[in-house]
Amino acid sequence: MNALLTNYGSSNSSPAPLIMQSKQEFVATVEEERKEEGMFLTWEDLQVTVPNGRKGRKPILKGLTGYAQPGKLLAIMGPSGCGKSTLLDALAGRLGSNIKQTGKILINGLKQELAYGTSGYVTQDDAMLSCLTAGETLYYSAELQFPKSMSITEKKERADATLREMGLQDAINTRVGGWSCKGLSGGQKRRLSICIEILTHPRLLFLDEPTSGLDSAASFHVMTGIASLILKDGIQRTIVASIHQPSSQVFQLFHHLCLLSSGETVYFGPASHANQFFSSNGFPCPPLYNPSDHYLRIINKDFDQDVDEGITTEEATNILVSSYKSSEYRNHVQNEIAKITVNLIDL
Ligand SMILES: Nc1ncnc2c1ncn2[C@@H]1O[C@H](COP(=O)(O)OP(=O)(O)OP(=O)(O)O)[C@@H](O)[C@H]1O
Repeated sequence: MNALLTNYGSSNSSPAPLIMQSKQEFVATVEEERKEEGMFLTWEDLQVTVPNGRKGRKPILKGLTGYAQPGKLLAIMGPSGCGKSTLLDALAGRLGSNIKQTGKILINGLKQELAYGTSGYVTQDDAMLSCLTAGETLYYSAELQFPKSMSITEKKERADATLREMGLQDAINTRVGGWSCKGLSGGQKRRLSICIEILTHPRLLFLDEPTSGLDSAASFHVMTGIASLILKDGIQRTIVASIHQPSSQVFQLFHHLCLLSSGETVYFGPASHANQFFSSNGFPCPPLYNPSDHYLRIINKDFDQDVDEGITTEEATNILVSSYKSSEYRNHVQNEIAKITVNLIDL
């Protein structure tokens, strides 16, 4: 008999009792139960390579492992070119055709495609028509994204509610604008891009540098809006955002931190524990210093300077990468993934 055994269960729930079901029934049960809980995303030993002329292929992501869970905001940080956008693209299934990927990415513990409408992806560029107002932009988007069966009034209401969620109600009649005519500010444009992606209330949201080009006040405003989506209307959302150099206020909004350098994990764990990790490896954050400034200074290998007496950024990064591999944080990640992952065992 083709029966299946499971030990899945979220980090918050105890393992479900062992059950005997057909494979289809089993997968349907898991999908249904997980839908209630939200979206769990796990990745293990994720490797990504790109063509590198005659030299074969160049590794971009070198065996990354991690997870994102409902009700939490995961920030992906690291120096420019470390692979933040590539990781987001790989997780969202958006890598280009010339890019090769190996490793395991699971959604709700199962190998499956992201179903239409379950996820949103806010790219770095705000691709909108400059001649439309913020309201018109979102109404057209609603028209395209919602089913034909939904009334125009309902679509408009959903669009208005989403504009309010992102604090754009006062800019509803302002043109998006562009280089030829002034319109929305940079921060408002970013928020409108986010509105387009959250219109259908996806449970999984990817954001690539949502604060790029914004000053620290606007960044905080945008990130607070994003963080408020984590638990809205009784739904727990999973949010994964790549971010360059957050202010200390923005940093406090993150639940989990994935810190990368040259495609390797320097740290993956609670954002509030990163200081302790750096400190225990001999790189304490100076008092009154923005923690993210400190982390990025230590692990930016582009400018191989001394971070401490006689220790270069290259050496410091190697110390942290190797320390992380044998750390409790790394074990915790593996344990969490094991809890989330569904074991499909043919008996
Ligand atoms: N399709 C591709 N072909 C060749 N190289 C690529 C490709 N995609 C990414 N890369 C390279 O992979 C590395 C990581 O790129 P990625 O955009 O993921 O970095 P990032 O951390 O998001 O950088 P930034 O913060 O500057 O946006 C870079 O060196 C980039 O040039």
